[in-house]
Formats: sequence, C-alpha cells, structure tokens
Amino acid sequence: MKSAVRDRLRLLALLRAAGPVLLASLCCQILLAGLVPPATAVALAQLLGRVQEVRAGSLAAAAVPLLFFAGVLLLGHGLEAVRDPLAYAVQARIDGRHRAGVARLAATSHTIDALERPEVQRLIRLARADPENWTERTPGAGAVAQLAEFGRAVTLLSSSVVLAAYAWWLIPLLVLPALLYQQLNRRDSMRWYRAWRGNSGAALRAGLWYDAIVSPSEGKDIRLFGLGGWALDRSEEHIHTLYDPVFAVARHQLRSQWRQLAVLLVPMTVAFLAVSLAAARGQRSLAVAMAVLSAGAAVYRAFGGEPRDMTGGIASLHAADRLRALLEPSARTSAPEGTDAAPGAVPVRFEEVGFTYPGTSRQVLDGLDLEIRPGELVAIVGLNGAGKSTLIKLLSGLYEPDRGRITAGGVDIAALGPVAWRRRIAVVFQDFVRYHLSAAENVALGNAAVPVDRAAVREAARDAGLTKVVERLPDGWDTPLARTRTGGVDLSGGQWQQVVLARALYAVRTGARLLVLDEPTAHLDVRTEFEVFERLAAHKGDASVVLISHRLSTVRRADRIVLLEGGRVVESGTHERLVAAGGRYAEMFAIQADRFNRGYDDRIEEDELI
Ligand SMILES: Nc1ncnc2c1ncn2[C@@H]1O[C@H](COP(=O)(O)OP(=O)(O)OP(=O)(O)O)[C@@H](O)[C@H]1O
Repeated sequence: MKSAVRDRLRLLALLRAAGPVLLASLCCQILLAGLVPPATAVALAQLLGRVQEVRAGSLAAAAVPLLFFAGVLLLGHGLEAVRDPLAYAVQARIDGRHRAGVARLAATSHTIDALERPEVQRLIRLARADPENWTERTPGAGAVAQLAEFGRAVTLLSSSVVLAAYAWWLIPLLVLPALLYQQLNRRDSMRWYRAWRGNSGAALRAGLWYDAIVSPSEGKDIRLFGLGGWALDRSEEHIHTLYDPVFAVARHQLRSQWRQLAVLLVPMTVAFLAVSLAAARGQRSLAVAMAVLSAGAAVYRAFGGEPRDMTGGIASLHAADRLRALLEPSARTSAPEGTDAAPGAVPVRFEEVGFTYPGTSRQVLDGLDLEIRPGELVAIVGLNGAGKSTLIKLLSGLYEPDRGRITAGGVDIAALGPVAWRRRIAVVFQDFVRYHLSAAENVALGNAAVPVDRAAVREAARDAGLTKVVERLPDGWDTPLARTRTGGVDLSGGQWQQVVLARALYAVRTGARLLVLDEPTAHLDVRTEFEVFERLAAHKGDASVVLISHRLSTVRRADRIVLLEGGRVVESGTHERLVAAGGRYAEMFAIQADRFNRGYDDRIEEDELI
C-alpha cells in the first residue's frame, strides 16, 4: 500500500519536467474540466426552472440562465479541445527526459558484460518507454493519468455536493456502486494487460521473424534458402501464443459483464426513479430533479480512468530502477578518472590475468602474462576460441579480469579510469560497426572527443589504403555509407575493413598510443593487405600495435609473435625464432604455407593440428 502511494507520488514528481507554464496550463484544464459536469447540472436546473417560471411570459427573462448554460457548454468543449494537445506536450517532455536518462545509463556503463545479459536487454526494452504495442505505457502517460485522477476527484466531490443538497442517501446509493463498478472494470482491464504482458516475449519473437522477412540483410538468406513460408509460420505461432490467452480473458469477461451492469443499473435505477417520482408528485421541482439526475450521471463518469496508463508508467520506472542497479559502474570501473600523465606509449602488462565470461564456467584466460612494450608491434595468434578477442576486450576495459591485473606504465588500467584509458587506445574489432554516416564521419568517429580533423582523416585513409575507394564514391568523403540513405552506397566487406582501419589510424593520429587490431585484414586481398601493413609499420609512429590475425604470412613481419593456448601464452618470439624452435607456431606455419602453396585458404583449423 505504502509503495503504491510512493509510486503514485513518483509519477506526479515527473510532471516537473513539463516546465511551469505547461504544467500550470494542464492543471487548470484538468481542474476546470472536473467542474464542468456539476456546473452543467446546476446551469441546466437554473435554465429549466426559469423556463418553467416564464412559460407564459417573455423568454427574454430566461436569457441569463440560458447564457450561463451555453457558457458552461462552450467551456466544456473548449477544455475538451485543448486536453489532448496539452497532455501530449507534457507527456512528450517527461518521456523525452526519461528516455535520455535510460540511454545515458546504458552508454555510461563502462563494461559490456551487463549489456549482454538477456535480463538487462529485457529491462532496457521495458524502461526505454518506446511503446511497440497497446499494452506498453510510458512514464509520461502515467504522470498525466495520475494528474487526471485529481480532475475526476474534483468532479466526484462537486457532483456529490449537488446530490447531498438534494438528499444525503443519494451519496451511498450512487457513489458506492460507482466505486465498485470502477474496481470491477479496473480488475478486468488489468487482467487483459497481464495476459498480454505475460507473453510479451512472444510479441518480441514474432517481431523478430517479421523483421527478418522484410529486412534487406536477412532477406538474402530468407530468399536463397526459401525460408519465407517457414518464417511466416514461426511468426504466426508466436502471435497465437500471444493472443490466445488474451482472447480467453476477453471471452470470460464478456460472459461476466452482467455483474458490472447489475452493479451499475440497480442502484442507479432506484435513485433515478426516486428522484423522478418526487418530481412527478410535485414534491420537488422538475429543475432540481434534472440537476440531480445530471450530477448522478457525472458521478459514474468520475470513476472512469485508465489504470493501465499508471501501471505501465510505473512498470517503466521500476525497470529503469533495476537497470540502474545492474549497470551502476562497479568499484573498479568507477575509479576516479586518473590524470593522463604519460603522453607517449607506455609498457602495457597483463599480470596473471584470469577471466571467465559471466554465466559460463570455462576459464578463457588462465594466468596470462604478457608485456607489450612501447612502440612494439605484437602479433597474437592461436586457434579459434583460444581467447584472442577476449584478451582485447579485457585490454580495452570492456570486461574486468576475474584475477590479476592489466597495467599501463605500472598503473592498473582500472585505476586510470575507463575514459582516460580509452583515449589512449584505438581498437578495431572483428565485428566492427558500420555507421550509417558519411565516409568522413565513419573515419572521424575514431576520436569523437575532438573536432573533426579533415587532414588527419585523409592521412589515416591513405595509410589504410582507402583513398582510391573514397575517390570513386559519388559524393567523395560526404557520401553516406548506407544504401538505405539517400545518395548512399554500400561498400564491400574489404572496403569496410579499410574504413574501420582508417578509423583506428585516425585515433592514433589524434592521440591514441596503443592500436589494437582484431583480424583487420581478413577481408582484404593479398596485395591490399601487404600495402596496409607496410604503411601501418611506417606510420604508427611511437604507438604500440597489438595485431590478431590467422594469416601467419601477415604476422611474420611483427616485432614479436605470441601464441595463445589454454588461456595463456605458450610461445613468444620473432617469426624466425619460433620457426627455428619447431614448436606449435612452427607447426601451424608449416600447415598454412603448405595450404597456401596448394592454392587453398591459408587459415588452419584445430583438427588439422595433431
Ligand atoms: N560474450 C561471450 N560470452 C560467453 N562466452 C564467450 C563470449 N565471447 C566469447 N566467448 C567464448 O570465449 C572463448 C574465446 O573466445 P574468443 O572470441 O576470445 O576466441 P578467439 O581466439 O578470438 O577466436 P577466433 O579466432 O575464432 O576469433 C570461446 O570459447 C567463446 O565461445
């Protein structure tokens, strides 16, 4: 009960976001609209009374009550007309602020492990207040609905005064059944809501299949594998899972409607008959009877309202609370931002680092020790699943080690603070992001914190071998890299990789001192790859480079090659030294060289190693 009141007060507190003028306007609208029904009753009574009095004389005597009645009606219409625009404006401001808060929350979570959890994704979906179906409500809608409850309370109180002025017993006879009627309606309404919400996962899954059918990217598979009919069937199955319980609730409610009708009609008929009889017998005037009947009807209208607006709005606020608790930076990642003291490249060390992904039991890194010296180009190799990308995710602070630590210049990167640390590193992930922005913006996003430096963009593009690609674009650097945008084009996989490489090189040109590349050339042809590496080695300056690649022909030019296996470094040295040592690396290199000479792909898989 206490928490229900607290939730209602929270909804009301949100109204501050609307600003004083808008909020005051909405409050006035609600207050005045709440007074209109009883005022109509009174005006009607006065008009009738006067018309009866002057029946034989001039109608001009009824002008004042007629004007009053017309005024009340006009006011009612005017208030009705401004209600939706005002409520919409207030709601939009509250929801805008709420959504920005949720987005900020997700963006300021320094690690990504929480974002990968299904529970967090579900909460984001609920908290972001972006309704996708009629059951979803926003905090703004909840706040406006809560304020509207006051308007209904005003109607109820003022109508009750009119009723009580006639006879006190009309209050329990009309108000109590109206209250019961409201509770029954609300209970039914919430049953619908819960039946739908309980299966909202099915709505999500149906939506995923639907999106797959209409999206251009999945559309390729859907067509080539003839999945269209199959995907439609899946979508329909989920829709049935979603709707069947809702229809069952609806059928049950239709059958039990007589209860609501009885609650409403029996006392209302008794009360209205009593009032009408008194008027017919001349005990009370017809005018007074009209006022009472009108106020009685207003009482029932006062008990309307949409409970789902408030329930949905509160659910969204609660989801945001739970999200905040889950995404709140941990003690390590929320360490105060350290000063970015050392401007040049510093040694980076993994010290006894152990890591297991949340929710799994396999130790991906197990006591890993590795040093990346300033200015060094270190290549990390290993079989699929050896933990190479995981190492990079830890290095960039997207996950925290379970044990051990990673230091830069002797300082734990957690103590440096994620923002300061990430300014020093530039990372290209395997699953890089293709932003639907212009070519220049796609490169300059390598360092969004500084104003775009067009010269640095061009130089980074040259080093990544991107210049010729950009020259062929219809609008050069300003061409949007997305077919879905007007004038936009799509690039090939290799060309996109060059864009992303340029993005990382741009970061280095604008201050990053550690360049991390996870398979940056997997899509490049041999010649482009060779040129890119030549330029990378020549232009990396004093930055250190960590490079992951399955192509051993590429990594042989690295200063040092590190082989990862069983979650730790098992071999380390130059290509020549490792080949001479005749260990695992030498074995992998021999297989790859053999495959390459025979014209196959030069990657190797685990089962090819004995
Ligand atoms: N987000 C994740 N949650 C749980 N397990 C994960 C996650 N990402 C990777 N793994 C697991 O961690 C292990 C190491 O994965 P990782 O991507 O680091 O390997 P890799 O050496 O980069 O492989 P590849 O050469 O195929 O890219 C794998 O067993 C993988 O299934």
